[in-house]
Amino acid sequence: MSQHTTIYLASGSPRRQEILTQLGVDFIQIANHFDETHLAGESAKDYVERVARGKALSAMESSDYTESLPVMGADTTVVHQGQPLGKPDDLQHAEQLLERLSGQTHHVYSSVVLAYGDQLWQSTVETEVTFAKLSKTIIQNYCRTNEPMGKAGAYAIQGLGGSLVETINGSYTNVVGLPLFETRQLLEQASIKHALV
Ligand SMILES: Cc1cn([C@H]2C[C@H](O)[C@@H](COP(=O)(O)OP(=O)(O)OP(=O)(O)O)O2)c(=O)[nH]c1=O
Repeated sequence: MSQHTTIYLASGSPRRQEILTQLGVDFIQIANHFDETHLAGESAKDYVERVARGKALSAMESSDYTESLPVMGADTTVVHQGQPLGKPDDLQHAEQLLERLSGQTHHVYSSVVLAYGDQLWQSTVETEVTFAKLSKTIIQNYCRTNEPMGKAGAYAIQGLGGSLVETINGSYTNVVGLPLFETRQLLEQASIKHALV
């Protein structure tokens, strides 16, 4: 693969954009409209990997893909007792998700994909997160900030949600949505080295 200074980022997530900026990678944001419905019987790992691939590949087929550049897509899901917990539908759902995570250990999976031509590189990372026991008042006050909306598992570790977390084991940026170390490795594997600082 020849070298490129710029990639497409098939993500509307501001967190992913920030992490990619942190890596010194130039990118053009491109929309993805991939259906993120979880398939019955699909493992959490298979799910994030399929959706991350789908986001990158569907963006590649869209009319916004006008330059022949690599496309990055990513997906994050929170998994509790084997069940993927996606983004909350509304504040009531956010409260239910946080009640479920209260005092419990869960896992966060993020998968990142780089696609170019018929080549595809993919890395999936798992982080263990343990929540403090949360009172109903803490959950309600947190949900009132609106921060849980748009976040897998209804919390943002990079925001006020970080104060709900007792311990984490593994990559922090993986929880935020794009594992910094593994994304750098992926870019290196794909020989886009000169786009890195
Ligand atoms: C657990 C957790 C998730 N999140 C976010 C990361 C992701 O943006 C989101 C999970 O949803 P995703 O479907 O992975 O991503 P997205 O819909 O926000 O963006 P796009 O598909 O356009 O790339 O949850 C945090 O910001 N902080 C956290 O602590």
